Amino acid sequence: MREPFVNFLIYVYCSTADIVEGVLQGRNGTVFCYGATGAGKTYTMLGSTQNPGVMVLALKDLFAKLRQQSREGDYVVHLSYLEVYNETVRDLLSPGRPLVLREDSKQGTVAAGLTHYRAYSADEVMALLHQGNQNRTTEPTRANETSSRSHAILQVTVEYKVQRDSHYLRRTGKLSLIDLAGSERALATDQRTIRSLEGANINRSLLALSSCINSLVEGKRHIPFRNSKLTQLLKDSLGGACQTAMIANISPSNLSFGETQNTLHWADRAKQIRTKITDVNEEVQVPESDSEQAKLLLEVQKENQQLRMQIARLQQKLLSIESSAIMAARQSPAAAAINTPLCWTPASDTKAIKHDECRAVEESLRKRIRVLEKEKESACQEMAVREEELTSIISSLQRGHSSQIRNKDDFNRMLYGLKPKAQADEQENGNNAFVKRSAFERQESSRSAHTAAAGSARRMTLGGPLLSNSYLSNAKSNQAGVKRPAAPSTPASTVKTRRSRILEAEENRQPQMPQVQRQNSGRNSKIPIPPSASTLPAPKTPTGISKEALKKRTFWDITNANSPSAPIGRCTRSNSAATPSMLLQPGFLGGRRSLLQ
Ligand SMILES: Nc1ncnc2c1ncn2[C@@H]1O[C@H](COP(=O)(O)OP(=O)(O)OP(=O)(O)O)[C@@H](O)[C@H]1O
Repeated sequence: MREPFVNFLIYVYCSTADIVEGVLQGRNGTVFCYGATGAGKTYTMLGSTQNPGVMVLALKDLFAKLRQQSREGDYVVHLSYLEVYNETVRDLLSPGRPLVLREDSKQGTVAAGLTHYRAYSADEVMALLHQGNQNRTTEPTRANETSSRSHAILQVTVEYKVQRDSHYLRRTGKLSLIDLAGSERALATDQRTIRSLEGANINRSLLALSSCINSLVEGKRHIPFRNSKLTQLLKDSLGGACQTAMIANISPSNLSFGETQNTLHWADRAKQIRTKITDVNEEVQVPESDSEQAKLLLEVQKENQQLRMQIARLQQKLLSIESSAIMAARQSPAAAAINTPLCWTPASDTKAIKHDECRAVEESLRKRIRVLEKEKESACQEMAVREEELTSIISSLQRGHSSQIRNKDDFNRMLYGLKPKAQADEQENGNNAFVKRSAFERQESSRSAHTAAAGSARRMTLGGPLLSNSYLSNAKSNQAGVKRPAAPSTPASTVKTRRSRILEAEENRQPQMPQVQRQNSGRNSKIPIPPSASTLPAPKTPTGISKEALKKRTFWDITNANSPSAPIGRCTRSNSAATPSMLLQPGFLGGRRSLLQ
């Protein structure tokens, strides 16, 4: 493959530069390449003479920064280079017997007996790296002529002194640069025994790495680091207090489609791993002379006091936040939902407090928004249902109202001896005259039957004089089974206006009022005969209402409860229940009941 003119590995190194900076701050960092065989992992890590790889660039950068930051070049860099081949750990800088992995409480997993070389410059490191690569196991396969058959781990430990105020700090950081062996299919490499065994071991260790990534992403308590030597060595890098970058190498060939997909899948999974970075590896450097030690002690005590004051201030601030949260909770339940988590925020760390506060507020706001949206939806649905119900009620009321008005109108017309409006209209139009007359007769006969059955008092109070003698006699004859001749039709031009008829009725009614009062006493009495003026007993009614007051009554007073003649003119509820009255006339009661009540 031809090498590119521009070293693209410089861009790849950008992912590692931050980790190198972290190592100088006293943290641990890991960079590893993952991908199929022949995808360019070793090239990415080592590069070539013209195009140095990530390992070379990182070490150069590290030394350059160390020189800048450390005091008077007081730094120590140790280097170790090992490989994991067929599940055995081997030292690449001083090859020999396989190494045993041990757990150390301070350093984590360490390979017992591994050589740590001290390096003073980047060039020296390059030389050691080249030496180690010479010892690394590589074999030609069908996929790659210089295929790495092992996982190579370069560990650089940095210790240096930095000055803070008047005292010195010793910082320690560890950088691990790992070139993994490529995942491979048996057919893609070789069928030979040793190569297939190597391939099986490589795949097994990579599978163990995948299951560790899975467990870390899923947040399981047990992470199977012990399943392979590789995962044992990467324990700190994957799950510990460490900054880790994974470089996914993929081949542009379409033959490597499956491997490319697999690599991208694991890279995506590894991206989701979240580790907790603890405090940096930093210690105070104790001076040798007594006076300097005393000075350092005073400074440390002063710093302690300042830190205590800072803690007290933070606790006070936390208390005020809690009290305001409680106040807000008392004022509104929504605010309570938002502020309650603040009450339980631990006071240990300022940053953690702020972060937790923000998260709690955001979470509670989201919850509140969801609840409000649900409430809004249900309220809208209820409103829609209620609107439908009200619309149907309004339409039914409108229908009832119009029919009542029509009935009332018809009744008024009949009181004046006119035909119902519908019939009159039809007659005017000259359509179906016979049918209309029959209907009128039927209505009139039923009405006269009711009238005859009603008490005389009621008849009179409901405007006895308004009912003409002929109308009443017709009613009587109808009750006896005698058919009354059809009422003559009135031409529209000769129909009197309502006002003039009311006035006429009033004039006719006035002299008969005393007679009306006398007739009130009896029930089912016959139709009253109008008395002469001389036979009138007294100008006052039995109920004590003056004649003048009665004179003022019009037809419309029969429905007016506030009229002075209401006790006489109104049909009381008890009466109406006992006796059929004018109020029971068709089309009357329905329209008047509500008014009378
Ligand atoms: N970006 C590149 N530019 C030029 N040559 C490259 C590049 N990447 C890879 N190569 C060449 O491709 C070949 C295979 O690359 P390399 O050995 O790095 O693959 P690998 O992923 O490490 O394979 P394995 O897992 O088998 O060790 C090498 O000869 C290498 O020089």
